[in-house]
Amino acid sequence: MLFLGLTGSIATGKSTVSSLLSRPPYSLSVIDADLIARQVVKPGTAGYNAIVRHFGSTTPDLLLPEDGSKGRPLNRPALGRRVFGQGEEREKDRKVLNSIVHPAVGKEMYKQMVWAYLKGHWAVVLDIPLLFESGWEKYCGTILVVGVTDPAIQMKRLRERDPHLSEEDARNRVMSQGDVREKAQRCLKRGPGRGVVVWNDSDKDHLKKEIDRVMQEIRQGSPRWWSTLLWLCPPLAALSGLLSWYRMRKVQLAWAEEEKKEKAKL
Ligand SMILES: CC(C)(COP(=O)(O)OP(=O)(O)OC[C@H]1O[C@@H](n2cnc3c(N)ncnc32)[C@H](O)[C@@H]1O)[C@@H](O)C(=O)NCCC(=O)NCCS
Ligand SMILES: Nc1ncnc2c1ncn2[C@@H]1O[C@H](COP(=O)(O)OP(=O)(O)OP(=O)(O)O)[C@@H](O)[C@H]1O
Repeated sequence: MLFLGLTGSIATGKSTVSSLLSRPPYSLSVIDADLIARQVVKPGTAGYNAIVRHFGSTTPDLLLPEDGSKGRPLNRPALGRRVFGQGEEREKDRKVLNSIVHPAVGKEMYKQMVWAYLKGHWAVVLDIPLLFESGWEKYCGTILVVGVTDPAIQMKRLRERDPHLSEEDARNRVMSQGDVREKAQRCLKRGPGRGVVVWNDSDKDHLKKEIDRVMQEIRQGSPRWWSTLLWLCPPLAALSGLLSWYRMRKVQLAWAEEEKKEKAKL
């Protein structure tokens, strides 16, 4: 089974692409890290308790009024204002929040990946906004980056979709993520069929055509008969997974090395 990583930057179109992939002719299952990240911080969970413990005393509007669930839900825009943006304090807070949420998300994702394999899918989409930042890239046989080259289009779409965000909130969110052009470069370093990039500056029809194009390329590199064989023979699946992991880890390490050299030059 192919783990198809889907990433990009905020409001570049990941959810739009994952919805295209989940419908015919692809009908792929999608494991959505954002959705899981919401589930693992619901009132009553260990994640929720840790967030309230750390951020509660310094964020007066952290909790919303009671809504009949196990406790007062998190006020996500308020928490977002604490962690998105630049500056030492925000970066520190973001790290703390990530260290609470990411391990819980990872655990749930592993479970869902095993389940998808058992169900015999030829591929499963791992929709992970912070795919490169979290190091999950090595688990993906192929990565699809969806990007927007013009930051003004990105901001416009973000503000139209989330009208509750002020211009500053929106800008802070965009700046909290790595440059999508760098993610695209990093993706292409994986080689043909293992890293594909779709630019989504134009309309949704164009996006659909681009998805059809890259899916053809991905299907050629990972045909259905191969997934069936892996499903029928779990030791072969484990071996193939390990090999892919090893190859992609090498690409990841080479990128980190290059980045270190670039920084040293400055
Ligand atoms: C700060 C929170 C509460 C804000 O919630 P809100 O509902 O307003 O935004 P939402 O979760 O829909 O995120 C919107 C987008 O922001 C980006 N984003 C989310 N978390 C982060 C982060 N830690 N760093 C950079 N970008 C992020 C993603 O592109 C995401 O799709 C929330 O984003 C959060 O809990 N983030 C930490 C967990 C995380 O990293 N999630 C991303 C997938 S694992
Ligand atoms: N090609 C397009 N033309 C016009 N609008 C688009 C296009 N692609 C996406 N959108 C719109 O832009 C907004 C952001 O897209 P989407 O929610 O898919 O991004 P995302 O990358 O999943 O965002 P996030 O990182 O916040 O989860 C949505 O309202 C979506 O309908």
